[in-house]
Amino acid sequence: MAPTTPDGPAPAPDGTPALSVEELSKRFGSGGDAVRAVDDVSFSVERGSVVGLLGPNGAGKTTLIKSVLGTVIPDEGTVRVLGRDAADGRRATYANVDAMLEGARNDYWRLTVRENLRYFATVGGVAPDSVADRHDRLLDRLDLAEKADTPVRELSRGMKQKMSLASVLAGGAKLVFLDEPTLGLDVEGSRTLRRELRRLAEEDDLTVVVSSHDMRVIEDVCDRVIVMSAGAVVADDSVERLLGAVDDYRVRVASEELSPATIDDLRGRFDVVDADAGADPPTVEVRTDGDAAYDLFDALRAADVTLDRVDTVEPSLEDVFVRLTGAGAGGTSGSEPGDEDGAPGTGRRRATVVGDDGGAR
Ligand SMILES: Nc1ncnc2c1ncn2[C@@H]1O[C@H](COP(=O)(O)OP(=O)(O)OP(=O)(O)O)[C@@H](O)[C@H]1O
Repeated sequence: MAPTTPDGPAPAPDGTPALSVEELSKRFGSGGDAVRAVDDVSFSVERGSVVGLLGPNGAGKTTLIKSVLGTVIPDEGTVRVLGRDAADGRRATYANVDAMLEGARNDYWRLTVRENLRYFATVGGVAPDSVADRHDRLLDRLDLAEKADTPVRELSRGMKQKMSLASVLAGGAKLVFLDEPTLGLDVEGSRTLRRELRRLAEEDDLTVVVSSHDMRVIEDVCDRVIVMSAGAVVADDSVERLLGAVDDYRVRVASEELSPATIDDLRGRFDVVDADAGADPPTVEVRTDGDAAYDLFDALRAADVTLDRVDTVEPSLEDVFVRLTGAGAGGTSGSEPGDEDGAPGTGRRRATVVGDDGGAR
């Protein structure tokens, strides 16, 4: 048992992880029909960090989250929240944890925004007056201050979404799980929320575990990503290192002068992964490391092809995810066609290195 003080549990010593999961397993059903939803999972999450939890449908994410929240009782393993074994003191443990599942939370639509925050603070065991400043700050940061005295039912969908997040944070939980936090938000709303999540983690010592199929959310806000597949953790690393592990860089060139014969010739000499001689202008995409890219430019120059456009195509988190889990696009929604900062419909990241004038940059 954790030591207690007259005011309740002693604060966790510095360096204690916000969450520590050890050898956690949960099975549903029995015999041949049994499903190992979570299978011997271990990891810990540092305080003040934002961690992404990814996995295709059925990977075990929800079961894992619910095991931490205490709504699913694991078969084996331990969960510690701020050093406290969840099985030892459920009330004290769960005062520190809260969650928004499936992009929403049951806010009280007849109550105003501020009344909801006060209500959820009370439910979290906190006197609402003692956290009034925190509520003001949350409302400010999430652009809800003007709506503080508006009943929730009168808010737009995006604002209701932000309200859900504010109410999860209203009670002062130190560890929060957010499942699809940007669902229903427009581009600007999603950007605000991503920025504020990072700020809350950095300034308020909040630890966040985010589960989302939107890889931009994960890339933007997470220090680290845990990827689950079939109940097990298949990767646990920083976004940067996960991206670095996928050695799949490509160059895509476009030119009016790219004839079918030239494309055929390139196929014999390079790893051409995509070509469209009928496009306007025609394009060819080559898997390449740095040297092969120069060889490609030399070959095009020798064939008297002036480039209209060159894009480098870098692996995205979506590519990493697909490679690790074998999940197709059905497992994640990824970037939608026409996304502001993704390659159309592929989830890959493109950067233009030669503009329309054909000049090298
Ligand atoms: N109450 C339950 N009874 C029986 N099987 C269950 C139950 N809850 C989950 N499962 C099974 O456990 C496995 C993991 O499910 P879980 O909901 O944890 O996955 P997930 O990663 O959250 O998926 P999604 O992204 O679709 O929400 C699945 O095969 C699911 O069918």
